[in-house]
Amino acid sequence: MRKPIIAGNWKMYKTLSEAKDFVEQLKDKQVDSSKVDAVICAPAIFLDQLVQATNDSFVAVGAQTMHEEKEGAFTGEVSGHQLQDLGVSYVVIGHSERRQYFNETDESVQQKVKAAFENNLTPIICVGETLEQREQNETVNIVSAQVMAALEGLSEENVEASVIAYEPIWAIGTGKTATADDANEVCQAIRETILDGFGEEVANSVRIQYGGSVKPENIEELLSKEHIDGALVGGASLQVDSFVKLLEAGQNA
Ligand SMILES: O=C[C@H](O)COP(=O)(O)O
Repeated sequence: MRKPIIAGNWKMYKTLSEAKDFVEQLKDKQVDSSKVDAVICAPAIFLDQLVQATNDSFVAVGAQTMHEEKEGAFTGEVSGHQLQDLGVSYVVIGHSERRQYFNETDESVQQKVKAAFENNLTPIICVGETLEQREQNETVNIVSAQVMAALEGLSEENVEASVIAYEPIWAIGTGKTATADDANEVCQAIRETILDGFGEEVANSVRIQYGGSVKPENIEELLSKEHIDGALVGGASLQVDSFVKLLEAGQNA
């Protein structure tokens, strides 16, 4: 059985004091880390202090992106090597906002995923289709191609350790959620793509999240589906109470 993974993506929200306050409140909650993996993907400027603040707790810390090179003249960027040095465990790669606003491509996603593993970071690899692509029945083709591009050249062991986040772009921050059945169908297609490329054992082990307007009211149904192993959550991860409800749903799934 795959352990659910609930990751909050804070995007460009919170000040440092708000972030620390959130973590202090969260640490007091009863969450069983043997039943659910809890991750907070915070703005890069907080990562150092959040790693310290979450030390010895059930919460792991993730970054929201990284550069594929170890170091260099890349103004404003942060490398996997630097994230590892801070004690960060996860990194979101290829979020649709990065693809849309920062020109990330399947090729750069592939390089970043490879670099993440070279630095002992677990990538949360985001894939998803636009509304137009969905209306043209292109969802499975688009998403499968994104998955294969991101995983190309990885060892079976690394593919198995990857987390894939299926996030239909039209559902992000809009309040529109894919139905649990639709989301499950695409997650199943992702698993079948991985099965074709890397075999049954890998496909059965890799964890696939759904993301896009996930909240306490809809997470249980999403997690009840066979191929959905967790959630990548934006808005509903910003308040302690709702994030804890999401973690509890993961714990009980
Ligand atoms: O990374 C998270 C996703 O973009 C979903 O964001 P949302 O839960 O606010 O729709």
